[in-house]
Amino acid sequence: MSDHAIAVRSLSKSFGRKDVLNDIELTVRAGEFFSLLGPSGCGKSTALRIIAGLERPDRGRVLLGGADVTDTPPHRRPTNLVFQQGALFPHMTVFDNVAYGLRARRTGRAEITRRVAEILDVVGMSEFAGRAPSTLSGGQRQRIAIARALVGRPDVLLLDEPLSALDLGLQLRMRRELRSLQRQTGTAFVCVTHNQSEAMEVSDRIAVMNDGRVEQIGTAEELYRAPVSRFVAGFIGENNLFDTAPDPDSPGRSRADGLAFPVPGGGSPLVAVRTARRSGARRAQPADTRRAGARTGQRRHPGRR
Ligand SMILES: Nc1ncnc2c1ncn2[C@@H]1O[C@H](COP(=O)(O)OP(=O)(O)OP(=O)(O)O)[C@@H](O)[C@H]1O
Repeated sequence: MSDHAIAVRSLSKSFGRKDVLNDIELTVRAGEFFSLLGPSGCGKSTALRIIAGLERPDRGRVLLGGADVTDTPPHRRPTNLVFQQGALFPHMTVFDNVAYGLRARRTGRAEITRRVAEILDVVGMSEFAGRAPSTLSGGQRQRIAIARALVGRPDVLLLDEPLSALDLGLQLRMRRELRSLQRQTGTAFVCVTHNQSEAMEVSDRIAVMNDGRVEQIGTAEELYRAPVSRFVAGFIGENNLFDTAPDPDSPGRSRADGLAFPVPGGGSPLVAVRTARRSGARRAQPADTRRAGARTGQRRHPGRR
């Protein structure tokens, strides 16, 4: 396998007259936790579905592990997909739900027993093997859906809003579990979410999407400290955005210099003042594109590998 689990090149897609994806470029590294983050309708799920092979792009290519799979059907791709409410077969036990894909591939019985037991252990659900899905909580069902998707050892696991149907307390717990599961298995995870704090907590890197385009790709730290556009500055972190006027007495500086720093993108200089602490951040910081740009790569988001 190449260093890249996924490479998406010049991907475009329209539904009718609506351009849903516009010339998308993405590279997901092997073993990386990568999130597609953006507001509702920006095209995240469509991008994920194209990577899975459930949707065909109008233009562009999808490469998985270096191989061009643009014309490959979903079941022949080294990917698996988990939905918001990963529907389990209600009439099957947890064990049979997880074993389903292996049986379909005619894996031997002993091998199935070993691999299902192994993955149930990884998701902390070993003692539930004989239970029916209807007897499980939402979080437990989602863990089984993830186990079912991972048992076939895909190179890439695609997750579409996997936690958004869970209550907030469970979401917070499952974030940590998802992250630790990803590290344990070494599988590349690509997770679609509209939840900024979720993406920032679990991801190695995040692509911020807006209206069918990728606005910026970076670590949580890079997006937070060095947003490249007004949209990213507004979407990441709690901000007050101020338009400023250039300082007539100091060419090249804004009147707000000293208070905070301009963010590029759109007309007059823009100042982003963080209004809340981000977990792990020692204190609220102004967004500073120029200075932070020099730092990115040296400092990593707290909690990252
Ligand atoms: N099969 C389809 N036919 C027509 N329009 C579609 C289809 N699938 C998606 N769209 C439209 O494409 C746009 C992007 O949808 P998509 O589901 O990719 O967005 P999203 O960012 O995942 O949003 P959400 O978080 O609300 O799911 C939306 O305007 C949606 O209505």
